[in-house]
This record gives sequence, structure tokens and C-alpha cells, in this order.
Amino acid sequence: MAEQIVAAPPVVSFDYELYEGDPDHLITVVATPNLARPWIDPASLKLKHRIGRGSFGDVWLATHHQSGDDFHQSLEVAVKMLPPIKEDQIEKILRKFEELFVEIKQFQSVCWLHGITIMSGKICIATKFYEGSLGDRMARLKGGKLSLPDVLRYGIELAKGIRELHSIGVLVLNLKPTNFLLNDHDQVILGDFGIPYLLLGTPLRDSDMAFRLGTPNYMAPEQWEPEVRGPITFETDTWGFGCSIVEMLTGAQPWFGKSVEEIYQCVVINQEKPQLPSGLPPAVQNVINGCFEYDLRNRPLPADILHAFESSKNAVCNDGEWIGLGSRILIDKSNSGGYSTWFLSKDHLQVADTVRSRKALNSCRPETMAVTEGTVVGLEKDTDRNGFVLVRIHEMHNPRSVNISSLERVTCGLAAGDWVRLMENSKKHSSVGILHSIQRDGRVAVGFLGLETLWKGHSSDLQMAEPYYVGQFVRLKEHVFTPRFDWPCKRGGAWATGRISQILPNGCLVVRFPGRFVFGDVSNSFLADPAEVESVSFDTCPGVVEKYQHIEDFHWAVRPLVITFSLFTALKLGLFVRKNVGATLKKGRRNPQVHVDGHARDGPTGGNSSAWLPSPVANILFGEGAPTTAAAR
Ligand SMILES: Nc1ncnc2c1ncn2[C@@H]1O[C@H](COP(=O)(O)OP(=O)(O)OP(=O)(O)O)[C@@H](O)[C@H]1O
Repeated sequence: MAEQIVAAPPVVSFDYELYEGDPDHLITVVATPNLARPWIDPASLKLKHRIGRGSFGDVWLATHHQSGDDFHQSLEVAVKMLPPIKEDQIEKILRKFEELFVEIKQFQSVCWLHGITIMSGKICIATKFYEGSLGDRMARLKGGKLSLPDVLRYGIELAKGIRELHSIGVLVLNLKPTNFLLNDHDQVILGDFGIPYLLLGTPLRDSDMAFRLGTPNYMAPEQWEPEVRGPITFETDTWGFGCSIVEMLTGAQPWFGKSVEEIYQCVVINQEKPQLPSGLPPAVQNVINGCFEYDLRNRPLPADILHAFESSKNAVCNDGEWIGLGSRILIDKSNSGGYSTWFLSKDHLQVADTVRSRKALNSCRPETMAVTEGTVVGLEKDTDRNGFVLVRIHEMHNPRSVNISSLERVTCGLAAGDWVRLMENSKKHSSVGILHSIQRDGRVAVGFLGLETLWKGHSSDLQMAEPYYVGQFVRLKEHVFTPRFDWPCKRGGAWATGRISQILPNGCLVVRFPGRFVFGDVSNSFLADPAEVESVSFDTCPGVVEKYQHIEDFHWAVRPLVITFSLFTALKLGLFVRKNVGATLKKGRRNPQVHVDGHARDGPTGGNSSAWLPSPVANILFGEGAPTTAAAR
């Protein structure tokens, strides 16, 4: 099959045209093959030797020979040979590459692409050969780290490269110093233009590769299992950028020395973050800390990073220490409903926008909805930061000045962060998700469990869904027999009830079961599809028994406590009854007319109390020597 594809490659056109070469060799006017076509004849590529081996394939130094009627050219290129891909997928990758090729070639901070070919059944991507990478440079330095001015300079160039790729919808997903190449002007160039993104959704032959989408030490939490903990978005690259900056500043790779499983445990399960060194300009410290937010929506975008790095560039003196005041003040998330500065600055309000008070993120905390619905009629300066807007509220004469961070834009009845349901069910992904963005023209991006990337569509495809919040009790719906994820059962076999401990950006619920007792390291946390669960509360529990059972869901200790308490109460009751019965019996002996002869007239308050109790219970309550009817006689 691969041979068939090789035999029928995209038509190689050698039309002549003028071009301006790669950015390092500007305005070299030559006649050259048609640059809009990425296909390279494999016979024109000669591999010389391997210069590196990465998780996404080997890199070879090669010579690319090109010739036409009146030109001949031999160029040294680097060839990235991708891991084996299932044959029926190769054409798909080639097409994807062709779509990106022309656009990527216009970028200043992304490696110069020569083209693509297939050799020995493997996809090979030829790029300009650079002298080395930032990783190589760092390895040669004492301590392996760069000075702060260099980190800021390279950081700015990198953020620009990432922003360029994002502008055409490409995620890099593999940001790390060995992928940052250096050009002749000591500028950093993105060596990986998004190969993991190119391979996204492509079944690979190597099962280990299929499970990850990047280099573990630099991978964001959602990158490990994008369908489950995703989606992967532009902010996924922000995490990788933060890891690279930490490595440049400290000389130590994040999670160095840990196995892939250990890194997964640290990043995904324990939610740990790489440690930043101290003494950084506050703006840089804020933005890099923001890169390690677990919820990707709270992370900054490359534009925010550029802003912070550029504002700090001039505040750094020669010895690498920073001078002067930092720029942006970090909003304490605890005071802003769980939203970071970066989250809040992603949507800029405009005059005529409909707004309402912002609810706390993933929380049911009752908010004072100061603005249930209003219209923005005026903006203050710096509206993307921490400014104020004038809002006209229905039935209020004068517009009110409201802090921008306490408002959310409502379009077609929806605001970013709302729970939404897709009108048409899909088998592949959950029907309930979280709205990530809504444009003023109604275009939406939604995170759905089961999808690796954001679902894009129109608000008319969605309807509001019941919101979930952290702390809420949930149980699988009755009609769900085979849930998407494992879900524990109670003793009787019914689904257990758990409590939401976290909500992932795709709506996936992390549910803990405090009512279940588990030994040792056994996890008591389960994932759940929001479309498969229903809320459980005292109000929804129909009877007393159900209400009591719901109390047991709060903590596994409730049942043993209740049993102990019941036994204790029974014991106390027994002693109380025994005392009273004893007194009555004594009275009865003194008064022989009291006739103790049978069940009908005996009762708990009269005669021989133990007579109406089964003898074992009587023994427990009154002791072995308790008087039975016969003994009494
Ligand atoms: N265009 C290039 N010019 C010069 N050197 C390159 C080029 N592309 C990659 N390299 C170097 O080749 C080596 C291997 O690169 P490669 O990207 O395969 O490995 P990696 O970065 O460790 O892994 P990954 O496959 O995850 O990207 C690196 O040291 C890198 O700097």
C-alpha cells in the first residue's frame, strides 16, 4: 500500500517562480521548483547520518538534490523520519501536511520546511538544517542553565513562533529545549512545527506511542489522555512552554529521573507542578506560574506570555537580576471565583454586550447576582485587565459601574463556562459538555468528554444542561448498565453514590466515594461521564430509608457509628426496662393478687416483661439470669 502511495505521489510540479528563500537567506532570487507543493521525490534525498533519535522518530542529516532544465541545487537538510504509521493513514497525513505547508513557510520563528516524502514506508519531513538546538547549547554550559536576559529573549522568540502556529490552528504539543533550534543570528526557531498534532487521531503501529502525545516531562495534564482529560487546546502548549522556561532557568529538566508512570502520577493524579526558581520579575513569575494551572482555561496564551516577557525585558540588568516593578498584578483566584487573570482576560467586553454576574467556577457557592442581566453601555480604559464597565440594568435609571472580572458575556443565552447539551447525540463523545467560548456571531467551542480537541459549531446546536458542581453527590442513572468508566456498586449491587471532587474542562467528573471504605493505596476516585449521572440530594431521596442511605454516602464511618449507637441505645433501653420490670416484680410479690399468667395481659409495662421477648433477646437485655415466664412461675 505504501508503495502504491509512493508510486502515485502528489504531482511534482517544477514550474518556475521567484521566491524569497528562507528567512535566514533573504531575497535569494532563484529559479526553483514550485514551492506550493511539498512532495519531494525520494530519489532526490540522500540520507547521510542520523543526528538524533526522538520519541517521534529519528532525525537524519541528508542532501536534497534538485534540478531542472537550467538549474541544479544541492542542499543540506534535516530529515525527520516519523515512526511507522498504518498504511491506510499515510495519505491522510500527507494531505494534512500539504494544507499546512504553504502557511508554515511564511512564519519567521518556525523551522523552514522543504517538503515531505516516503522512504522505506515511513513518512519523512525535510527541513532546513540548523547548527544546533538550545538544548545542545545548554548542555555545554556550566550548570546547564541560561542567564535571565537570555531566557527572556529566547522566550519572546518562542512565544512568537507558538503564536504563529496557533494562528493557523496548529498546536505544537512538543515544546522542549531540544526542539528549539538556533539560527545563524542566535535566534530561536521552533524545530517541531506540531508533529504530534499532525499525528493526532492516527493509529500508530507502536502502541506505546499511541498512548502519548508529546514528551512526558513537558506534557500538560490533559495531554496524557486528551479524550478523557482534555481537550487539548492552545493552552496545552502553554504548559510545555512553562516547563521549557523552568529548564532554561534551572538547568534541570522537569521531573528529571522519574519514569513515565511516575510523571503521570505527579502531573495528572497528584496535580503537582514544576518548581519555579525565585528572584524572577513578578510579571514573568506570574505568567509562568499561570502556565502550570491544572485547569487549562486558567492558563495564559502566548500573547499574555509575550506581554509579560517584553514588559520585563528592560527591567533586567546585566548580572541577570531584575530591577524595577513588575507589571501585572496576579488576581488571587480565591477572591475571583476560581478564575485566574488569564481566564478573565480571554474575553474582552464591548459596548452593547449583554452581561450578567459571573458564577464561581465549578462551584454552587451562592453568588449575589448583582447583575442578572444588563447591557454594557460604556468601557473604562484597560478593560482586558482589571477595569470597570458601565452596565445598564433593566429597571434602573442610571448605569452602574461594575468590575469587569465580576461579569460574563452572554450571547444567545450562553456564557463561557456554561454546561451545554448537544441536540444531536453522538456515539463517540458525551452529549453533555462545557462551553469554552462563544463568539458574538454564535460560533461556539465546547469541551466534550470523548473528543481530543474542542468541538466547534454553532450555539443553535446546543441547549443549556443541568450544571454540576464540586461537592455535589451523584449516582449513575438507572438506565445506564455499561457506564463509560468503572463505577462502584453498593453491597446490594445498586450503583453507589459519590461526591464530585473535580470537574475537568471537558465536563468529565472526578467522583470520590467517601461512603466506601477502602484499604491502603486502593483508589477511591472514579471518573464519570456527566451525561450518565444524576444528582442525589436529600430532596431527591424519596423516603426515610433513602434519606438515611444518603447520609451513609457522606462517610464510610456513618454506618458503624449508627450501629454502635443503636446497640448502645438498645442496651440503655434494656437496662431501663429491666430496672422498671424489677421494681414492678418486687411490687407484684408483695401483692399476690397480681396474677401473672399469660401473654394477653402482659405487656412491656406490666407483669413479666421478658415473657413477650424472645429468650435470646431477653438474655442479651437482661442477662442470662433474666426471669423467663416459666422461671417467674
Ligand atoms: N532541522 C534540524 N537541524 C538541526 N538539528 C536538528 C533539526 N531537527 C532536529 N535536530 C536535532 O536532532 C536531535 C533529535 O531531534 P528530535 O526532534 O528527533 O528529537 P527530540 O527532540 O529528542 O524528540 P522528539 O521526537 O520528541 O522531537 C535534536 O538534538 C535536535 O536538536
